[in-house]
Amino acid sequence: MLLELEHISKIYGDLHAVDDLNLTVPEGQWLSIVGSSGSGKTTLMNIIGCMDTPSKGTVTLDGRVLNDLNAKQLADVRKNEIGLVFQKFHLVPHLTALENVMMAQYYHSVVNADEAREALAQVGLADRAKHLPGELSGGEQQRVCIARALINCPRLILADEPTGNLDEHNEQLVLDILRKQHSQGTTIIVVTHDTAVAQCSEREIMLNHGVLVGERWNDEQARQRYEAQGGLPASTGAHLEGVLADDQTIQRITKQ
Ligand SMILES: Nc1ncnc2c1ncn2[C@@H]1O[C@H](COP(=O)(O)OP(=O)(O)OP(=O)(O)O)[C@@H](O)[C@H]1O
Repeated sequence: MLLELEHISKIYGDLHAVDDLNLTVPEGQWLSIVGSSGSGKTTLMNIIGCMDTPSKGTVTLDGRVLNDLNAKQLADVRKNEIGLVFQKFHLVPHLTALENVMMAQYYHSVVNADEAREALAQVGLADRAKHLPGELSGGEQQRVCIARALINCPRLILADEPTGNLDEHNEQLVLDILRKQHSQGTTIIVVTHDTAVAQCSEREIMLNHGVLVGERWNDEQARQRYEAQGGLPASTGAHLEGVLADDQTIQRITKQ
């Protein structure tokens, strides 16, 4: 498995933002994390993306236990293995689209304007390379953000509400880019409120108040591949009022 979460919790005082979650994700899977506002999606994404550490539990990425790594090593994992796409684009306002993409290369000490131009072309923005973020539409800024995430050929793309600010046309453009990456074998994990976006993924897990409350497969073949690899359903040791959160319950929720 590319990613293994074992009994992950993130606790703030009395609040369990993520509560005792077990989840495995094989290389090449497209997973969505869904749930209402405050259900713990971003917290979980930040833990997977080495931007936060769990209060309890173990995260293993490509065989490396992240809990054992220091801040520099975690930054290296983030830089080398992960492409991050945010709803709030986090582009540097005084740099052009091309320079923003090259920033990601800069952290790898290999800056190549042709590759950055190619990444922009991949997201349909070859003719916007010299524009500043303020001169681009929201959809275009999001695509620059995706080009920046793709430039170092990450094994894992983590996208937090990647279509959250976009109209339907731009949402489709972004989903097409994700589909293409997925078809090339990249693992994708998307946090989304949007059912249509979640349905594009092979598998969905649902959180409620930090607790796993369901899992659904949208692609039966992907499910069979996962199970043939020994993949288990996501599970939790935590309980949410009204939900008996054992594997059987999750299976039952999944079938509803
Ligand atoms: N640094 C923090 N300190 C205290 N509580 C936090 C912190 N970060 C998140 N939380 C709380 O943890 C819970 C989960 O937050 P999180 O941002 O993961 O939810 P979410 O599902 O991503 O929500 P949204 O869809 O609104 O972005 C929320 O109740 C939030 O207030």
